[in-house]
Amino acid sequence: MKVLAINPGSTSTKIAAYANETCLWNQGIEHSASEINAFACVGDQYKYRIASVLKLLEEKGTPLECFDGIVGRGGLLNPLVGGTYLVDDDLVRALHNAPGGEHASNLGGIIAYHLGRSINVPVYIVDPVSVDEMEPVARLSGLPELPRMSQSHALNMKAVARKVALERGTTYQDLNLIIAHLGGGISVAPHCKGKMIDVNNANNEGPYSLERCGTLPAYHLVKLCFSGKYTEKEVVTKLHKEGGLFAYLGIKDGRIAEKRMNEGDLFAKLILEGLCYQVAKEIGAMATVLAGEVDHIVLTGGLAHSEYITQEIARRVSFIAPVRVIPGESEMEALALGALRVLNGQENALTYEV
Ligand SMILES: Nc1ncnc2c1ncn2[C@@H]1O[C@H](COP(=O)(O)OP(=O)(O)OP(=O)(O)O)[C@@H](O)[C@H]1O
Ligand SMILES: CCCC(=O)O
Repeated sequence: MKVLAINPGSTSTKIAAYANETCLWNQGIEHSASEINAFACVGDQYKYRIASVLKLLEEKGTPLECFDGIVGRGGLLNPLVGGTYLVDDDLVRALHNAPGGEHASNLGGIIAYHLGRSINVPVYIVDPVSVDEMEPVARLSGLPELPRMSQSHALNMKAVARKVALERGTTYQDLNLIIAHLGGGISVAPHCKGKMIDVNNANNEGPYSLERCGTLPAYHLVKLCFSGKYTEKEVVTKLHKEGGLFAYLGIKDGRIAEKRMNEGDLFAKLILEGLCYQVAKEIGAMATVLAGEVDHIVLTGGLAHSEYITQEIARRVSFIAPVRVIPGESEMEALALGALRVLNGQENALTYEV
């Protein structure tokens, strides 16, 4: 079986071709800011991105017609359980309408749908950002009109969970894990017997990350919003793109922060330590969700390449459970394997309820 996987980010589209579990090639297409900014909304970019995918396939000498299925990253849909979803007309409409907000990942299913329809093969999305398997008690925030929402790096976390299970000769459904995805955004989630029963919303809760602010003191945030200094859009950008490490150090790259720390910059050290401290604290909180029954803590994402960061977190949480580090992310593989599980009949595709 051959599968084409498509993962759109804000400035790039990652494409990979798989023959069963084997990756034939995996390549990113960079989109310039001027090209992307020419579109009024994210959904409008799909024809432009389809053209770049077709161009890459031609360069690779891989005809679109060779694929048995196409899979895209799924985005900010209504809350839904994890799994592989068949992309039908309703789902494409939902991705265009962006019920959970605009996000480049909304384009994954849309691009895949149009390509799949042109060659008459099934199209899927896998474990979208809005996977929501939270228990009712986890949704309470303290204000009924502001329920907590599950928005996370579900795709990579669930792929990593399956990897750890395989290593242990067991299944995802038999383990209790706490997985921390440490990247541009940070998700920390307790996975209880195959379900992600809580998670900090990686867009606006939990630890600060390279560019996001995480949980903020609510009263002070209200004061900032009404200070007259910022528009709503500016505040949202501040929280989502200009918070965290960037707000303190003016950089979004963990490697540069660590280099500064190693050169004696004590402020850079404090900010990096703060990130690790907050991640460790969130892991501790999630251990209580599992009532302390934790088989493994797993650290993944780009920042898990850093020995300083993983050791600093492990130092504080290894009393809870053994810590396993799986650096980087395997989103392309996770997409391909999710589609293959359905194409090979190991799982049934789910249908998105509008
Ligand atoms: N050895 C390293 N030490 C410290 N930081 C590193 C190292 N290697 C990569 N990183 C950091 O990891 C970041 C990329 O992480 P990742 O690829 O998970 O993020 P992303 O895809 O941009 O965002 P997200 O994970 O939220 O989707 C880089 O910006 C870099 O700062
Ligand atoms: C909401 C977190 C998902 C992402 O940033 O990719």
